[in-house]
Amino acid sequence: MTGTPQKRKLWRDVILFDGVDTLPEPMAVMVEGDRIGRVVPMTEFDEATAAGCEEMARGGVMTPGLVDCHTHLVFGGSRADEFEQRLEGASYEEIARAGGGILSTVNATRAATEAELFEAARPRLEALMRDGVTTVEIKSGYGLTVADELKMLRVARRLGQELPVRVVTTLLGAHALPPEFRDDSDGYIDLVCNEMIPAAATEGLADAVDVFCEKIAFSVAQCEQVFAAAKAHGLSIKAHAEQLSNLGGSAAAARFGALSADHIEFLDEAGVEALREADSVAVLLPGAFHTLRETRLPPIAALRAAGVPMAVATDANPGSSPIFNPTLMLNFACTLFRLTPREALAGMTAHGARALGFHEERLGRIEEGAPADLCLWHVDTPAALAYAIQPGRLRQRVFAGRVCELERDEGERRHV
Ligand SMILES: N=CN[C@@H](CCC(=O)O)C(=O)O
Ligand SMILES: [Zn+2]
Repeated sequence: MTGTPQKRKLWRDVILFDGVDTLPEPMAVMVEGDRIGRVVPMTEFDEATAAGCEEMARGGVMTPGLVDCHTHLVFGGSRADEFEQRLEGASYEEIARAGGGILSTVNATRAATEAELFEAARPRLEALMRDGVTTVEIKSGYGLTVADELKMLRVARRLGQELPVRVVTTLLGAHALPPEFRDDSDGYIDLVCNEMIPAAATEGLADAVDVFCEKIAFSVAQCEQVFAAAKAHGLSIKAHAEQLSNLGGSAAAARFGALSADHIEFLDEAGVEALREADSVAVLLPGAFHTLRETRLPPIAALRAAGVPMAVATDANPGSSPIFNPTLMLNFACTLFRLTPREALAGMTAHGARALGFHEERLGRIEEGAPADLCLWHVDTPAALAYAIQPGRLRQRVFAGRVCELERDEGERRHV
């Protein structure tokens, strides 16, 4: 962002969801530079403090900018054919075992140039931004060679440099076993630990490291090796775990102080307790649950009872969740997982930010001193964002204190 001095900005009479709850009375919000300045009830609002402020809007519902803490936005090709195979009865697991699924996206991603991947990912990210996203996590995981994983991460970094959105990058080298290592799973994990993680860390391309801990991917012991390497290089830890079975990947990740365990449909009591002890976030991905027509629900009541923060994300990817609408995920989190609208919204603001390690910065909150990432919506109450499934409700998107033009869909762009 370039540095013309910014006037203080003012929103008045807004109904505020502050990242945790909806406040009981209309509020005034002031922004100074890239931070939230003051947040006061209108009953205490003093016109003198508004002097010199630029008034941005009156009325409406304001939330923190949405945080989509789990996506796979950078990829080549499409998996529409696989969608049809699943409709004809093949399961996600069967398709993966037959060399399709993630590996089919690996082939297309390896064949694509960095520029092609950037051009393909950009409209996907713009779709998220048009629906309120100001922070997004983007994983690699469709390259599975050192060069191709770094290529994906460079594309993710460039998206964050060229678009007004905060991008957090995650190296997901341990996503699937590449064909050239078919009989040498441990050999591939050695490559991830000894070459991929060091290279991504040295080049500053990854903020975190993720794994897919599952029977069709990697064992708990292999994931622990990856966590140890990530830790040794100062990178945060995340895990795709307990999606299709209960291997104990979440508890293993928690033992390494993971920021989050994601999917977790098969998480048991011991896993819930491990996440609680480690202060890790449970990331719920209702888009994948819906697309794969899963039947096993994540243990919402146990997570709630234990006080484990629950985040909600799109998991936007070409296979298990080709979904680029964060507010639709608010609805799915309520209708499919029985979260309250308040919990769903906190899941895509304060808790989503915590799952990316931004808790201390108070990202995803609207309070004095927090980053000024905000959304103003065309709805009557914050809960209505989860209630209705309707595009085009975003009125203003504020990123780092600046009101951004809402990126328009140009129609000509290729979509998934
Ligand atoms: N579960 C593993 N990884 C992705 C799926 C990626 C894909 O199917 O391409 C997920 O989060 O759902
Ligand atoms: Zn994922």
